[in-house]
Amino acid sequence: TVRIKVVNPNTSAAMTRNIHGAARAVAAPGTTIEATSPAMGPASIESHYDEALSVPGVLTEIAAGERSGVDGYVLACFGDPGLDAARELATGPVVGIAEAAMRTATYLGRTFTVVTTLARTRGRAWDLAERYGVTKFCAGVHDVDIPVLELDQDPDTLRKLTEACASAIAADDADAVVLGCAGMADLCADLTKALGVPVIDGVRAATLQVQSLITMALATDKRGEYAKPPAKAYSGLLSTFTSP
Ligand SMILES: O=C(O)C[C@H]1NC(=O)NC1=O
Repeated sequence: TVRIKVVNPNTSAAMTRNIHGAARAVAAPGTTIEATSPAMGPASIESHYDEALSVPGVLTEIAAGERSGVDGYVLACFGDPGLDAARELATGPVVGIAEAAMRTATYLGRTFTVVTTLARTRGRAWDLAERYGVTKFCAGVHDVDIPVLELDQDPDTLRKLTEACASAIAADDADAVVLGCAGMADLCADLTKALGVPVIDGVRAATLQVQSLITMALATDKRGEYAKPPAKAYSGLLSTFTSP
């Protein structure tokens, strides 16, 4: 059986359930989907500070997955936190939802637009588009101005997000819209119906990307940059970390 571990880098169980549902919905029937949150970390990730503090927990989850024989990983936060470090620890493929969603959008049209949660996280999305070499496809990055943990609290979230996506598509004349938060995963179908353009949820895109890499027997290359980290001591709060 193929085992994919989907890591929600924040510690909010409701989001992990939302994320698990999206991954489970698209994974192959014979694939096991395990969705987890770290025990330590931010309740949500809405700043560089939150993102930095989420990485030790992400790496704890990856290390646990390696010990239990997980075949591949999804990082289910739009900042793709700890992606490169996770690839150093992992034997199998590691795919972040931002990378997967952006790359998926490039198959569907000339340009895509991104709609994220808070305006302050827009720069990060641009940084990731640059990192992934898709800046020329990214026509714009917008926000819905809803905090991450209010997405499933605010009764007007679907209306606000539909409006934000519609205006982003119009402003950018974009062919597709990328959802800039894992917490939007359960709204993808409704948004697709309302908008009439391709709406990409990175949780589904990343899960299927990991599934296909495993199906092709492709895994992270361990000879160079993503080789296991060199042995050394880690002290203080990090003393539970060992060199893998
Ligand atoms: O960066 C964002 O706004 C979204 C990002 N934060 C989070 O806790 N999960 C996410 O996908």
